Amino acid sequence: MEIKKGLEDVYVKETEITYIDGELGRLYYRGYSIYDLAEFSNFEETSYLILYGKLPNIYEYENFVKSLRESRGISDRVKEFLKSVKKNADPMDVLRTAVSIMGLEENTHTYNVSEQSIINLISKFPTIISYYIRLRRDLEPVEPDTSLSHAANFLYMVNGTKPSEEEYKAMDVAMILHIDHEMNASTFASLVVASTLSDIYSSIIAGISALKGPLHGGANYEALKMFKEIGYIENVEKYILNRLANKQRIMGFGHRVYKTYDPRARILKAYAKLLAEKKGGEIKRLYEIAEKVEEIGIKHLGPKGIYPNVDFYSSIVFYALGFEPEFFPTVFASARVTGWIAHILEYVKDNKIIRPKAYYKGEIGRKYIPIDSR
Ligand SMILES: CC(=O)SCCNC(=O)CCNC(=O)[C@H](O)C(C)(C)COP(=O)(O)OP(=O)(O)OC[C@H]1O[C@@H](n2cnc3c(N)ncnc32)[C@H](O)[C@@H]1OP(=O)(O)O
Ligand SMILES: O=C([O-])CC(=O)C(=O)O
Repeated sequence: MEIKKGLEDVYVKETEITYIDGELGRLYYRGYSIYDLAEFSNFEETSYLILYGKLPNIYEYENFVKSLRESRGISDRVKEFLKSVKKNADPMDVLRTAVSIMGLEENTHTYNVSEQSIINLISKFPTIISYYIRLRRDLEPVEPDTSLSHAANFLYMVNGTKPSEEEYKAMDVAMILHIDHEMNASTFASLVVASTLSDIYSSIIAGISALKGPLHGGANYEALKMFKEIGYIENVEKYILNRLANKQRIMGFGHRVYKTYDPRARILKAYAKLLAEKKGGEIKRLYEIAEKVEEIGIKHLGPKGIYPNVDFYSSIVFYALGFEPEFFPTVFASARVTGWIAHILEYVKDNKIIRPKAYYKGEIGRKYIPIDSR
C-alpha cells in the first residue's frame, strides 16, 4: 500500500487556471506569464482573467471594475462585529468570522454561487481588513473611495492617505502575484468543502483557515518576525546556521512544487528593494537582512532545491506599505480569494465529492469492557 503523504504529486483535478513549472520556476495564469501580467495588467483585470478564462474587452473590464468598486461597503453587522473584537485577536480569525457573517447575511444553504457573491467576496475583503486595522490603531476606519482602484483603495483605507504611484504599483503587483497558485493547501481545503455542495462562504472560510498556518500563507508573518529577530545584518549568518542546526526552518524558504527560485519572489524582491530605498530606516535595514538571509539560505539549502518563496519578500513589501506583520496573511487572502472562487467554479462544474481513503492499521474485533471493569 503506497500512501502519498501530504498528497504529494497527486493530481486531484484538471485545470485551465494556473500552470506552474517547478523546475524552471515559471508561473502562468490562464496561459499568460506572471511577468507580463505583473508588468502590464492590474489586480482587477487579472482577477477577471482568472475567473472567466480570458482578458476582458473594455466593456467587460469597466463593468467588472464598477461592480467591484460599488460593492466595497461592509454591513453594519460586520462593522459591529469588528468593533466588538478584542484588539489582539488573530486577524485571520477576524477575517474568517467576518466572512462567516457575510454568509449568514446572504443566508445561503447549499452551493448556489451568484455573480454578486463573487464580487462581494473579492471587493469586501480589503474593507474588512482595513476596518479592523484602523480600530486596532485607535483610529477612525476609512470608508472606501470608489474613485480608486482596488489596490490603491486598500492602501488608502489602511493608511488614510492615497498611495504614491510606486506604492500603488507595488501593492497591485503583490496582489496579482497572490491571486492563484494551482492546488495549494488552502485552495484544496476550499474545494473539499465545495465538493459537498456546501455554500461558497463556507468554502472560502475553509480556504482562510488553511491559509492561516505558518507553513502556508502565515509564512510571510513568520519571515518578517525572523528578520526582526535577527536585528542586524552582522547577525544573519550565525542566526541562520543556528536555526538550521536546530532543525528549524527558514521561513519564506522552500516549496512543494518549486525546486528553484519562486518567480513571484523574484518580482517581489525588486519591489521590496525599491520601497526599501525610498523609505529607508527600518524597512531598508530589514530588506538588507532579508537579502543576506537569502544569500546564506541559498548557500546551505539551494543544493536541496530550497529557495525563497512568495512569502519571503512579500513580507518586506507589505510592511513597507503600512501593514502590521500580523495582517500579512489577510492581505494574501484578499488576493487569493479570487483563485479560491475560480477553482471552486471549475471543480463544481464537473463535481465529485472529495473523499480519499485512510489505510487502517489499528486492531479490529476488540471486546468492549464496561467502564468499572477497565
Ligand atoms: C504561499 C506558500 O504557502 S509558500 C510556502 C510557505 N511556507 C514556508 O515558507 C515555511 C517554510 N517551508 C516549509 O516548511 C516547506 O518548505 C513547505 C511546507 C513549504 C513545503 O514542504 P514539503 O514539500 O512537504 O517539504 P518537507 O517539509 O518534506 O521538506 C523537505 C526537506 O526540506 C527541508 N526544508 C523544507 N523547507 C525548509 C526550510 N524552509 N528551511 C529549512 N529546511 C527546509 C525539510 O527539513 C526536509 O528536510 P529532510 O528531507 O532532511 O527532512
Ligand atoms: O503552491 C503552494 O503550495 C503554496 C503557494 O506558493 C501558494 O499557495 O501561493
